[in-house]
Amino acid sequence: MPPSSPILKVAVPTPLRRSFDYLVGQSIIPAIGARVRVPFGRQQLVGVVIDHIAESTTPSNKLKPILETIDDQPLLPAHLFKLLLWASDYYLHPVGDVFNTCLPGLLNKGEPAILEPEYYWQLTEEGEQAFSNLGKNAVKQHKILNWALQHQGVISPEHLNQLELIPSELKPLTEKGWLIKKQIELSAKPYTQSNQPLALNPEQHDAVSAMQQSIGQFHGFLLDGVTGSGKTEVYLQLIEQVLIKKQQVLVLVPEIGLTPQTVQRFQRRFNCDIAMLHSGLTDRQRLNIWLKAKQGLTSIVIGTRSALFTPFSDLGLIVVDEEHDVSYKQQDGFRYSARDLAILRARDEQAPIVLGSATPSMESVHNVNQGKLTHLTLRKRAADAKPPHIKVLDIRQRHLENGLSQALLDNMKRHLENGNQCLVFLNRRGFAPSLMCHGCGWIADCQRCDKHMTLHLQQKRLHCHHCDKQVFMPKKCPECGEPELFPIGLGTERLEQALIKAFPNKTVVRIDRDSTRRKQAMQDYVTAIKNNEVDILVGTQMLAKGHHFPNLTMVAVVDIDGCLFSADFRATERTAQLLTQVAGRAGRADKPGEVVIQTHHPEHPLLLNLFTQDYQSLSQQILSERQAGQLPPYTSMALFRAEASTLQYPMEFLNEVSKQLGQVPGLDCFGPFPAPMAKRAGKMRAQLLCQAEQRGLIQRAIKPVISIIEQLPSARKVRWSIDIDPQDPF
Ligand SMILES: Nc1ncnc2c1ncn2[C@@H]1O[C@H](COP(=O)(O)OP(=O)(O)OP(=O)(O)O)[C@@H](O)[C@H]1O
Ligand SMILES: [Zn+2]
Repeated sequence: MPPSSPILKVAVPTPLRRSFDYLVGQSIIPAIGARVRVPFGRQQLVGVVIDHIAESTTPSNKLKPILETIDDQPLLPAHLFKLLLWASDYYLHPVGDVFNTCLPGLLNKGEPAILEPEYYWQLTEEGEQAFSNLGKNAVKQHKILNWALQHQGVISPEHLNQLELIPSELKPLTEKGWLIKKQIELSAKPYTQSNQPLALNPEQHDAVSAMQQSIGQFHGFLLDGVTGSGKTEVYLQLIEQVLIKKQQVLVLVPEIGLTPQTVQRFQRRFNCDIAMLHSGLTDRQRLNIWLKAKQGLTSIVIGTRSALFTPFSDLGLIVVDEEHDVSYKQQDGFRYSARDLAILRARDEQAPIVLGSATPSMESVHNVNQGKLTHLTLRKRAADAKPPHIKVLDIRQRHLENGLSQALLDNMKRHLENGNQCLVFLNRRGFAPSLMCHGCGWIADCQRCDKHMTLHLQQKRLHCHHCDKQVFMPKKCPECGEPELFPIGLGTERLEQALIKAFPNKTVVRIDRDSTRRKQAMQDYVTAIKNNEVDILVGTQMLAKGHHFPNLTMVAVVDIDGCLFSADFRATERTAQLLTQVAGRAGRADKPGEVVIQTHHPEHPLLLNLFTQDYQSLSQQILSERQAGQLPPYTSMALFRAEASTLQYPMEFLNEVSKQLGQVPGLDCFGPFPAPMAKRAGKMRAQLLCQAEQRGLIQRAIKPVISIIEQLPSARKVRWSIDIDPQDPF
């Protein structure tokens, strides 16, 4: 420890890849890991002390004292603090921004890390009586009291979110004595029992026992279980063992809004404190969950990517569900992979980690091959469900009406006549991917992107899915004035209309990002589907993920051909995952399932391999191709991206970056090239790809020159970023 007053190395939220040194000044010496308020230029910023040092490289007359010590102890548990520093180093991302991304918003603003009391509202007898006498106009009061009646007389803070109310709106009812406001006790609610665990089948049983052995120590598992094999039940029973040992559990899921069922299953199973981190929370609720987990008051935290940064007092297990999902990689700012960091976190905290999927990523399969993860398999569907029958439907020369062949419609008809549900899958929302003029051939392009605009007929708008620009649908061609404009191609909206026409007596719902914008919308659709109020589901990949609809017996894949031919080396993996997942929605209960895939390329090796063998053999094949092509996971990649108003600036900048990286043995730089989609949101984009056979070499090559790169004059003319282990070629 340096003498009495050390110099503080502080992570300040700036775009620079460095920390800044400060003097302690009049404050008490902040601990490493505590937040401090510091002067920065003309601003005052909140930073985190990352080290105490004896001497600074900054001249002493330039060093300024901090303004305030905010925390009297380290904010983060030591493991998590170390993980963030490591991640800043590995992803070559500014350390201040790493903290800023990972901490709850209120802590970044300098709010004290103190739990605020939370309240719930209890319905009184008067309230119950008042409910039956409410007048017609008391719509809001009716909604509130009705909710309480349906939830054992309780309105919790989460309920308020769902009701889209703020606490002050309940005040009139508490004043009338219809509700009583009570403080939620902040004590750990210890785990006492689980409700109705299922009897595991032999494969599930083996998986749980293998993993149970590792509680209390680090071990990585890949739970590779076909769709509907009951992976969730395996997680639940393993989690129970961890809860019995009084440890905490972190569950990462791809998109929480899409999987309300999974969340409810957790809540029904365990009578302990379960926190859900989702986008609908207020900043205060988010902070409270964070603090409760840190203090051990919460037993299970379920959340998306960023939930990985929740502190725990005693973390006993990490589950990464659907580990192959691309949403685990953040695509802007701090571009981390939550799955990869989760493995490191588990190692640091001496906890087992389970990566679960029916379609594991090539990275995880490779880790199994290398002995870094233990492979556990569930080959059979749970209970009595059989794997679905898959039919590749050759549509060459066949007449298509709105993208649908008669053979496909006949197939659907058979299932619908038996009272079952069909899912029609198309990964493109909107009515049609473009709009064309019949007079001159003009196409509605986005002015700001190298892409067509998608027609959304319901809203009578053209919408660019890349930059979000929206304009009214033109009444006539802007080039030649011709009034006849016609949609080209197929989107979910158009498919929905076509299916309503083809099956006029059936109920069709469309599920995509547009139709589920309203809060609760997804939940309402799921309930309707489960209650058999829906016959045909049309939708995008939102429907492919994790859903369990017992009455769904047929899945139709309408247009997959575009995915079979792509320049991205990950396209085969992604398409195989998507097809396997969507096919896996069919026949999950006692009725057999059928999958029909329309294609113009029935001989395509991906389709042949995927359905004559299985995902497991296909993944080994994909891996040997990657190895032969010297591609990840056999090599590491980093992608420099840059953009500006003209292509010249990003190209100049990236050329200099390439020169700076020079001749590092083992490191190859490709480019710079214009990005696959060169123009986006009005910016011209270019990229430089770096590849190395050895892990870590990229960091070793870039780190020594990063501050030179940051200070290049050409860097000032562009917006640029580094993406380590990029997942997205654009
Ligand atoms: N041991 C069991 N006995 C009876 N039913 C089971 C058993 N295990 C799971 N199930 C049931 O099987 C169904 C499918 O399970 P689950 O949703 O967990 O599968 P999954 O592997 O997560 O599927 P996917 O990867 O396709 O989302 C659920 O309805 C679940 O309740
Ligand atoms: Zn655009």
